[in-house]
Amino acid sequence: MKVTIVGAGNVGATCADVIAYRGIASEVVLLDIREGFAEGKAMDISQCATNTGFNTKVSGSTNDYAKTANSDVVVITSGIPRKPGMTREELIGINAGIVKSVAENVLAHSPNCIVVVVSNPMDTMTYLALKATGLPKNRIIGMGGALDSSRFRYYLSKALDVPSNDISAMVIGGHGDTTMIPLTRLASYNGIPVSQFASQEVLDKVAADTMVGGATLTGLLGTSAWYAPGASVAYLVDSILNDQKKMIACSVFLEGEYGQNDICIGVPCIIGKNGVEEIIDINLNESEKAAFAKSAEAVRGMNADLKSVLA
Ligand SMILES: NC(=O)c1ccc[n+]([C@@H]2O[C@H](COP(=O)([O-])OP(=O)(O)OC[C@H]3O[C@@H](n4cnc5c(N)ncnc54)[C@H](O)[C@@H]3O)[C@@H](O)[C@H]2O)c1
Ligand SMILES: O=C(O)C[C@H](O)C(=O)O
Repeated sequence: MKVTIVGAGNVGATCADVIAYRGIASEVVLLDIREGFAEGKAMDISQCATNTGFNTKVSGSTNDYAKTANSDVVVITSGIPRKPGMTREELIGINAGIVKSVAENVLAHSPNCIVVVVSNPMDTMTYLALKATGLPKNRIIGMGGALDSSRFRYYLSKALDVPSNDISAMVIGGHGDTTMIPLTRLASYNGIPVSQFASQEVLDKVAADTMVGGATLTGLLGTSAWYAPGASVAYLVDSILNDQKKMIACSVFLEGEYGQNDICIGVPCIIGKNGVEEIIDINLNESEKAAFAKSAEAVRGMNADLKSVLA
């Protein structure tokens, strides 16, 4: 199975590294516009093979899309990341043009691929990729919820002082500092509601920390995070390539689910070899429904800025 990752920067290269290390795909191609950069990252990752024991073939390409031909999955991480103090939404001006042209280029060489969009603002970039390419909705998946849910589990694990892997929890809604919806009511510690182990005040702080999880890391690192984002993309790609049918919160095109239409936003999905195999329309309570509607309104407002790019 072949995976192309466009953008060999922090997230793209980390994703390639995790995919190779875990043997998720037999071949990974990294592509970047920066001369020699993707080749260098691919060579460095490939030189881990003997010491970590993987057999995935990793290669790099400077903007030569012929090398990406016949990929099963294409991940788009190309574009600029935010700096401390910025929102993801501020990246739209530069990233929209990049994502549109990259999506068109990859599909010209891999017409049957499933596209995973990572570049920010991710929900709007996913919507743009879908509208610009006309791909069926099951083949365009925005990655954000997998990462936000892993951060939610991290903050819950800290609050409860238990391992992250014993926590089950999901974040839906937009992938933005104010649009994420950590579903605290449904979060559990080995099946037991987390409310049995922490006060509402503590759980509210966990949710708030989760929502600004990316901004916190950007403040600490001077650019946005990459280890957990790269691993989250690899987790999603694994479910596609190996038809695992995992339930993962992803930004996908809605047609009536959650009362929304004509929008890409994070909801629980079954992810398998056909990409989005099913959208799980869970029963939200009234306040969760209101939060989802508000989140969708914000994402829709951002999508309106795409008019000139899509014209
Ligand atoms: N959805 C998420 O959960 C999530 C998580 C982390 C980062 N991101 C986003 O992913 C993007 C990448 O982040 P990063 O930290 O890897 O940034 P980075 O700057 O390290 O890497 C981006 C790479 O894209 C390349 N690039 C730019 N234009 C290109 C083009 N037209 N074709 C090919 N390559 C091109 C750059 O040369 C660079 O190497 C950002 O927009 C960031 O906000 C999203
Ligand atoms: O925070 C960012 O800007 C990058 C990414 O969306 C993240 O959540 O880490």
